[in-house]
Amino acid sequence: MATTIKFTKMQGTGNDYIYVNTLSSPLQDPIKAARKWSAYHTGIGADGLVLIGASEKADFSMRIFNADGSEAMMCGNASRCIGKYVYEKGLTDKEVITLETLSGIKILKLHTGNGVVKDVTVDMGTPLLSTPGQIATKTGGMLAETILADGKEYKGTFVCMGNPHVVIFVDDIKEVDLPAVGPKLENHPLFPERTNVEFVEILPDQSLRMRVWERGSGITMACGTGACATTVAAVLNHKAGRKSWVRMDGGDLHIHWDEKDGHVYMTGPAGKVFEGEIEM
Ligand SMILES: N[C@H](CCC[C@H](N)C(=O)O)C(=O)O
Repeated sequence: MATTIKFTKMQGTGNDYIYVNTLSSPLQDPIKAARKWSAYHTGIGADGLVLIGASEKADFSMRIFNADGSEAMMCGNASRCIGKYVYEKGLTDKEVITLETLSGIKILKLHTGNGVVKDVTVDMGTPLLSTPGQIATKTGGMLAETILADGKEYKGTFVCMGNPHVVIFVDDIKEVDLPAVGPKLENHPLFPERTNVEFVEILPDQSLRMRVWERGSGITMACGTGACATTVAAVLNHKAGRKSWVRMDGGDLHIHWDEKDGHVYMTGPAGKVFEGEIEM
């Protein structure tokens, strides 16, 4: 017997996910749904699936599944979209809400006007660092200063924002063949749990132009945790300050790695695309 599931398609700087409110539409097999619904020609089309749920420790909970069905620990762009969803659906009237994720509880500050959430600031917590030569924790992977992939050498900085990122600075981002090199780095033996991959060019105005190959989803228009990792790596490599604009294909995010509390704060928009129903 097929079940009809209500969903909302939302995007944060172009990073688009299918959102299901499991409080009203429980979903039995999110891995199968993520794979089936993320497909652009036979499904809804998205970078993955996000489940909004209840929590005993926070106001709401989030689970995120990439387009290949793998579950990630955290999603920056989706956390902003959830803030917009729960406020505008009347599930809360609070403008500071807590969100339970697999990488801990995140605090969201909703910037509202006339009952609509325009921007959201998320406290993304403290990054887990491995600068070149150190042991990367979480994944247990070792980040060598230079990563050899496809016969080329890449100098990467590993930053974990709840999920793993390797950040590579280049002189000209237009020269990066992301479809070719992205999957090779995502699946490199250095990263036993695979990794998200960010290439970054420092622009003349000191903003950070970033393109991303996401673990489990491929090229996306933007990555919130990736933008945080990019800013942290830029500070570690003395290439930018602690407050940066990260400019991605789908839009810009403001990232602040606070020296006082060590937390990374991400501010940016969230948008609803459409609502629909689909049979599972
Ligand atoms: N797009 C998300 C990150 C998804 C991470 C996922 N690709 C993984 O870590 O496996 C973001 O805005 O932070």
